Amino acid sequence: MTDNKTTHFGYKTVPVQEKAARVADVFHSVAAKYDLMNDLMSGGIHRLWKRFTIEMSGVRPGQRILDIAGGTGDLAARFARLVGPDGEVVLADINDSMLKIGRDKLMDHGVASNVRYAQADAQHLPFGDNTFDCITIAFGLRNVTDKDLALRSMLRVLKPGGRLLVLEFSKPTSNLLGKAYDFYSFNLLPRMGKLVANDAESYQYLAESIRMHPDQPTLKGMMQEAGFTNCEYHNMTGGIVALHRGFKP
Ligand SMILES: C[S@@+](CC[C@H](N)C(=O)[O-])C[C@H]1O[C@@H](n2cnc3c(N)ncnc32)[C@H](O)[C@@H]1O
Repeated sequence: MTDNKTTHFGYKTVPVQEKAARVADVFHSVAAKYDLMNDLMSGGIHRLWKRFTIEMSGVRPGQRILDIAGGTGDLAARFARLVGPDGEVVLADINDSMLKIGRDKLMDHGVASNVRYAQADAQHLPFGDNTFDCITIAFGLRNVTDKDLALRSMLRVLKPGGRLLVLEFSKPTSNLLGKAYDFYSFNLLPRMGKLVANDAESYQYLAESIRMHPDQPTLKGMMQEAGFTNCEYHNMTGGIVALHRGFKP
């Protein structure tokens, strides 16, 4: 946040109370084409980023998992299989359009009995203290208005010893890759969005919001500040994406 009254929405400065509605418009607009666009934009690599997230989660049968900003349910579906019938996965998202696509997809894939759905804001999680063994937020934190508040809320609902995994776009580690990635993001991505989803603006927001998101060391510092311990991050695809992990003491 830039000060008490304004924040950023991509490169725009907007009143704090407006950001959530603008983010909601983006995800209502892209929901139906979200999975297709993910595969097209990343050439399918987002599946590998998510697979690594699952590996780093250490999730075991019987555990309770919260996937916040879970959208169309890619991580929740994998967690549901890992925790088995004695475990539970909560797929939570602030946006009912995304949540509905996620619920339909999981049901189509035969994943149902151990998954619950919640329309929830990452900043004010409607769960009791010390509820979950693991929380994931994939490509979601970038969109949250007050990230520090969200991190504290996640810490509260994690069990002691539980872990948070934040999968998010981050800062490329090489200048050359950064330049190529900028060209792709600001020239090709909005055109792809226009062509496939008839929505260039949402994909322009995507590119801008990535640039406004805290880089790897800054996010690690925010997690430590919120109260997480043993915080670390792993760059993937040259830092285009990073997975941060921290534990509740
Ligand atoms: C880019 S999608 C990511 C979906 C999914 N996690 C994935 O990796 O494919 C971002 C999601 O964050 C959700 N979101 C944005 N702000 C949120 C908030 N404050 N609390 C919870 N979810 C939020 C959006 O509705 C959207 O579904």
